[in-house]
Amino acid sequence: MFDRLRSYGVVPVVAVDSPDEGLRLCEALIAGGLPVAEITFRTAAAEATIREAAKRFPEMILGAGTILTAEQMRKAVDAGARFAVAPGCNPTTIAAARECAMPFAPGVCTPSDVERAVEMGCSLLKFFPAEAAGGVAMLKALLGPYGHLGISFCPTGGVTTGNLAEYLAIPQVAFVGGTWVAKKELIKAGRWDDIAAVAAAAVAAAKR
Ligand SMILES: O=C[C@H](O)COP(=O)(O)O
Ligand SMILES: CC(=O)C(=O)O
Repeated sequence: MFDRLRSYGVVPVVAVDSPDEGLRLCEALIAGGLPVAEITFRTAAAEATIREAAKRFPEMILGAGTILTAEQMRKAVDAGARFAVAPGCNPTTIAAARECAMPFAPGVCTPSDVERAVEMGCSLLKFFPAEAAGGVAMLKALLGPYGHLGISFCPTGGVTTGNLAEYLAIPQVAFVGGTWVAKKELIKAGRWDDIAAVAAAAVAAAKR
């Protein structure tokens, strides 16, 4: 699963207020050549949106984001999410992902986070909040002691079309994520063509 995300290089992170909004957004992302979305459990609509979108767009790779509890992990699996991510490194959600056989990237931003995640068997780690935590320089510093462990990272937080190539140039970066592809203002204004254009630009910038 994560290999397919690596081939796109970019995962749009989205919060939607209704399944209808989520379906329109998925159409826009598909039109932009980026059939990938991380639907965050920051809104009550996440579970239903993943369920509906998985049925309507089987070609899309739909994941669940902001997974903070074991219950959310189970709901994400049940709704048809094919991967899950979280902002933090939480033993409870890591164990829940293992029980459900859900590909899961917990969030890390310190050496201790990395060691805890690796000890719990995780091999793809979300580097969050990437830019605020020191960006490419911080990630390279973390790769000093941990680069030989066979782990990969997905930087998220402050990533844009303008800086994503710097992250993707690091071999251990599988893909980047962020909300910039589908900004809330554009979603609320129904500017689906504009979102498709941002997605297309992101895909083009992520080619490697
Ligand atoms: O998971 C997501 C973060 O909220 C993304 O951060 P961003 O809004 O800087 O892209
Ligand atoms: C930040 C992040 O990865 C999430 O909300 O899942």
